Amino acid sequence: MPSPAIEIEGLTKFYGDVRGVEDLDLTVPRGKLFGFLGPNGAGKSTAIRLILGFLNPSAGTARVLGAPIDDKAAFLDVRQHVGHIPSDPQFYDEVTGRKTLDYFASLSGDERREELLERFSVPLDRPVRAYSRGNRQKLAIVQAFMHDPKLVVMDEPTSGLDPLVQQEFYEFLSQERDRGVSVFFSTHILSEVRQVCDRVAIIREGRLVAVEDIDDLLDRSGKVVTFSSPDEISLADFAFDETIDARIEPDGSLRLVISGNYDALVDALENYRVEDLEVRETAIEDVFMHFYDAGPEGEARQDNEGETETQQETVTDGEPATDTGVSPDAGPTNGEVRDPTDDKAGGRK
Ligand SMILES: Nc1ncnc2c1ncn2[C@@H]1O[C@H](COP(=O)(O)OP(=O)(O)OP(=O)(O)O)[C@@H](O)[C@H]1O
Repeated sequence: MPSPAIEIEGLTKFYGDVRGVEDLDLTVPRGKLFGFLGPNGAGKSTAIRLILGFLNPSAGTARVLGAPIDDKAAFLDVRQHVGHIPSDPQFYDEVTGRKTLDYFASLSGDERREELLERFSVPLDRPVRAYSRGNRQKLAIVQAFMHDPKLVVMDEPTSGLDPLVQQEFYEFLSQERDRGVSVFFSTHILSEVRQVCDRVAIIREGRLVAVEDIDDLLDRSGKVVTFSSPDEISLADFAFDETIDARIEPDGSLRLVISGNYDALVDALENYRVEDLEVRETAIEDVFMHFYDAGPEGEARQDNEGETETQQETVTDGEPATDTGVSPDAGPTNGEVRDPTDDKAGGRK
């Protein structure tokens, strides 16, 4: 039985005093589309950069396709089978798209280059400097998949793509999954997770708060009932065991999130004249906001972000927080794994 695509154990990263991620435990199975969801500053990029060996953990470890990230030789070997799209892909501006891909082909291969370019076309003979944000992202997609990797790790891969290309990319990802490719990607687009992912991990303030199959998450999250009446609605009448959330809206209507059976609801409704009644599936946004909002969050989040601004300028923890400029022929140095597309990893501009 092959090892999981990614196994993370107690993975922790502090940037000085600032928590990047703390004590992450996560298994990403093979052949799944796995979403990594969290608000800004939650730790998604940090986790991804740790998994790919661009950052050294403060504690804990991870294995990628069975190779421990701290076993540099084994890890470098396995990286040949991994595709990566960083959060802000950087390429040499003066080099054409074609030459950029030639360079990546020389590192890991490009047996699927043509097929991918047909799907995600870019102006190959123009220098990357002249690329739109979307074309840059498409180039990153082609380079990440063209060597037919077994695992692809992506940091917000759809940013900059127009809605049509986004849909094309979702379809492509599903097809990749169906051919056995493992995909792990971060996002903060809630609908994207619902549309594309089999399973999701939700991270908040550096810690995992949920790891669940999307279908289970939705099942557990119940249905939304909205109900209006000419009578005054009392919340107390709708405090059932099955009630997840209930509130009176400004227009006097009731909004109820309920899971399980509806018997108690039907009984309660008998005491009211019904003006309007609607039952619908919980929007994925509501499901996720539940995880985002749990706890005394607003303040903590702001503090974290505030800290970050100051820290980011000063704390580098011995790792390149800014671009160091890597030439096209520069391979990994000092045994450190680098990805030339990752600006934060010392990639090229
Ligand atoms: N090089 C760095 N130096 C100091 N702090 C950092 C550094 N990189 C990230 N952080 C901090 O670590 C925390 C997690 O950041 P990270 O970029 O991993 O979050 P994210 O979930 O990817 O956010 P976003 O969705 O905004 O990209 C934040 O508080 C961030 O400011």
